Amino acid sequence: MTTQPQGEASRLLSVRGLNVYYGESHILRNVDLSIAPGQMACLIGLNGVGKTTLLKSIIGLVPQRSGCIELAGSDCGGLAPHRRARAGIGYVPQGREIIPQLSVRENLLLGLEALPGGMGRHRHIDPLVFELFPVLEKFLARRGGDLSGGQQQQLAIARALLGKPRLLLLDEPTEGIQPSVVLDIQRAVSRIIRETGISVLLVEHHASFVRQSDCYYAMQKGGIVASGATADLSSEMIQRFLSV
Ligand SMILES: Nc1ncnc2c1ncn2[C@@H]1O[C@H](COP(=O)(O)OP(=O)(O)OP(=O)(O)O)[C@@H](O)[C@H]1O
Repeated sequence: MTTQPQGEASRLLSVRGLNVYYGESHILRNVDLSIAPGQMACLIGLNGVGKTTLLKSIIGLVPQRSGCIELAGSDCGGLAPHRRARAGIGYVPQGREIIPQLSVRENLLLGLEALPGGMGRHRHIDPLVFELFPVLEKFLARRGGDLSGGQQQQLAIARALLGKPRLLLLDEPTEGIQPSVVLDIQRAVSRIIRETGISVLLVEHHASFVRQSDCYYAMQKGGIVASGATADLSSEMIQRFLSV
């Protein structure tokens, strides 16, 4: 564990000089990115530029070749994914990864594994997730695999929240989901940030959801090529970096 240099102490997540390879393919190139507590950052870029790889590197599913990933000033780059989850990083993967044979309730309980002591010590489902996503309470006994895509996405976000993360990584949460549920998810993410104060790093193709973020990072060919306040993100930039 190392401590961040002065001036970066207010950052919840700080990624510096990150390089990641798949075999000999250089995928992430000197990526720098940071997120303040309670802030929502959005990662935009066309298909295949490395957005998912960056989220997987932050949670530890893909090893880094060089660079630094710090959560609240502590270097977590050498930790296994489950240790990063316990350190406060929640991850909602692209495709949701709900366990289809388990019930909604059992899928939710899996999220408690990220708390100290894990599921052995914790069995309580925070009612906030049912306030955010009422459909989950209604379908608690239903098999995860029998939910619609939008309901599975809500379940995946709720499961990650039950681990009480300080940082939530969301990889294309509205992909392939009907428009009414897209709005439900957008509203829920706003409320999560407002009520829990956690930070969010979102990969997203819906411009309206991108507009909800405080700041953006635009990726091209594995590198960050532009960043700033989302309020300053022009329609031309949206056109260039979102496949809309
Ligand atoms: N397991 C893997 N092995 C080898 N190459 C991979 C692997 N996963 C992804 N890649 C390659 O790494 C590059 C970045 O992929 P990544 O999925 O991170 O992009 P992305 O920006 O998230 O794209 P999308 O928007 O389509 O999800 C792509 O060229 C992809 O083909």
